[in-house]
Amino acid sequence: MKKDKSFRPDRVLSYFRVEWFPLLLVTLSGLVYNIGLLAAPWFEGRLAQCLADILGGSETAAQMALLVLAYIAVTLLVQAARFIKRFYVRRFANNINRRMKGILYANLVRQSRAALEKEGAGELMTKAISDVDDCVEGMRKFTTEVFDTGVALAGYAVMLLVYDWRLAILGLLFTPVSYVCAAGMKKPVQRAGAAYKKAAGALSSATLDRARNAVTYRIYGCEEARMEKYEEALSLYEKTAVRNNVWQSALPPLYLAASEAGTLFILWFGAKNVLGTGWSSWDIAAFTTFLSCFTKLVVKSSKVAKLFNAVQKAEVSWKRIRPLMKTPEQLDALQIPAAQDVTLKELAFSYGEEPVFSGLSLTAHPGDIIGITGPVACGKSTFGRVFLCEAPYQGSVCFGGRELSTLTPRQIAATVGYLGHDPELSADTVQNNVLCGSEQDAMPWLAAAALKEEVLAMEKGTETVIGSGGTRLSGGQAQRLALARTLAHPRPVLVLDDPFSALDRSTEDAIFAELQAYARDKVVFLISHRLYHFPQMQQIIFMEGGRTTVGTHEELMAAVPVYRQLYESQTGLKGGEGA
Ligand SMILES: Nc1ncnc2c1ncn2[C@@H]1O[C@H](COP(=O)(O)OP(=O)(O)OP(=O)(O)O)[C@@H](O)[C@H]1O
Repeated sequence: MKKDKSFRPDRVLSYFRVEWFPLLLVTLSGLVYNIGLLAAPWFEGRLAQCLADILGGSETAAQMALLVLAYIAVTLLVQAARFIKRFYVRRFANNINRRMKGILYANLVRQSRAALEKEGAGELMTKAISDVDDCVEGMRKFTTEVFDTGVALAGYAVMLLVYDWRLAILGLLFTPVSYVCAAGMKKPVQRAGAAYKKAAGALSSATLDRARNAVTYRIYGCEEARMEKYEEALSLYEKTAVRNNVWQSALPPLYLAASEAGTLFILWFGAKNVLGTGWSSWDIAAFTTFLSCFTKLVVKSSKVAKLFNAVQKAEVSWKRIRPLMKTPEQLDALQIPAAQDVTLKELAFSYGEEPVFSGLSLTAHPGDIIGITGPVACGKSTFGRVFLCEAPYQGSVCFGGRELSTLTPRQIAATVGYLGHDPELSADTVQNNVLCGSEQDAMPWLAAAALKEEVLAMEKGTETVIGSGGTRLSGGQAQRLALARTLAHPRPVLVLDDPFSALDRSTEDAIFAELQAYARDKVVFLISHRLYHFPQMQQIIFMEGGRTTVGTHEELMAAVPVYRQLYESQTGLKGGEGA
């Protein structure tokens, strides 16, 4: 995609402007095609007249053959122009589709995790695929009809006016009426389209949910309940789709019928013209040409009514995607800062009224590993996500002298390495999952995550494809692969949320030893339910009931009975034995 500073992704006209070249060719070939179309009624009239003359004995078959040959030659030329026009209209539509999808995807993937989750996968997919397609289809139709049908309509109208201007005006009175009707129906058509899109998004979400969790729903016997939910989404989809289709397809034939009412005048007054008692004096050729021209004009003009529908549909989709159509932020190369102290002061976080935790203060130096533990749902993961700054926190988190929340998303990405519960693996090779496209050697990072031997045993080593979301891997392998990816992209602050939950003790020991070496120039926050290695950490944060206690392992063993009990029950050691 070429860069163009004046291009505005949120303006439809901008897309037309950048595609000026295919549009120019569409216009030129459209002009030739549509002016050429006028030849058809003219030739039809001449042929009818020639036949009458042959029967009357004033013309020969040779004259008819000449006319037919000329008709075929003109038709070939017109069809060649039509081919060029169609080719460039398709090209114009494809270029815009690619450009729009590029912009939409770039902005979609840079939305915050919370915004993406709120919208849901089904809605996102509907926007990213079908809404863009509908917008482009509307633009394609508009281009074809305005640059193409508009010219033909004008040509036919001029021809009718030349033959008999009074009859032309009378016959054409009905066409604007059908346009006014189409414009008047805009609101209900758009409403039906918007409802259909919403239902399509909900159905996609329900389908994804059922496919993703099919086994769980079967095992726990909730298939029936899910089925009902799915059926609800399906019925709503069907209902809105039918309603939308009715609005979309029932109206154009009505517009056509309204326009065709003018034929009655042409038959009546046209016959008078031929008989010499009308407004003009016509022969058979003039009558046939006029009628053929009028029919073609009406059919063409019904396409304009269809165009209203397509444009209205495109408007619905455009409204949905427009907030995402902005120039994607230009991403500079990541500037990874040097390690510095991390200072928390009176840190608190709340999703609603009540804080999940509060009053958390500590200073961590490069080389420190800080352990975070506590009972389930006490706020450990919430604490970890504070470093991503996706939602505002209270108090302060400083990296060196700078408040984390004042950094740009790009600066935060360069400062904080984060590994959450979900390994977020892609359906790609082991190599690409670790190094995300880089050609460097992935083995040192796989070794640091205690995964090297298992990868070497795979049929294609680091080139083994791990399946969608890592389905070919065990839970522990997936967890370690995600850890290898996090380690391969070093940052001065590292947040690891329960990275050992699916590992056995000896694997955990091996990884922790690697982590200690790795963390020499970093601050690591390690969230875990397993306390075996907590005596080797510089500080511990114990969270419970919204309160936080900070200290060394020994201090917490002395001061927090719950922590002491947890540690002793897991290790079988008493007091500070493990330290
Ligand atoms: N996005 C959210 N919106 C509202 N409440 C949330 C959200 N995420 C978590 N919570 C709530 O915050 C509390 C702490 O959740 P969190 O995931 O931080 O706990 P945790 O200590 O990591 O739990 P676990 O040990 O089970 O992993 C829980 O009560 C949870 O329901």
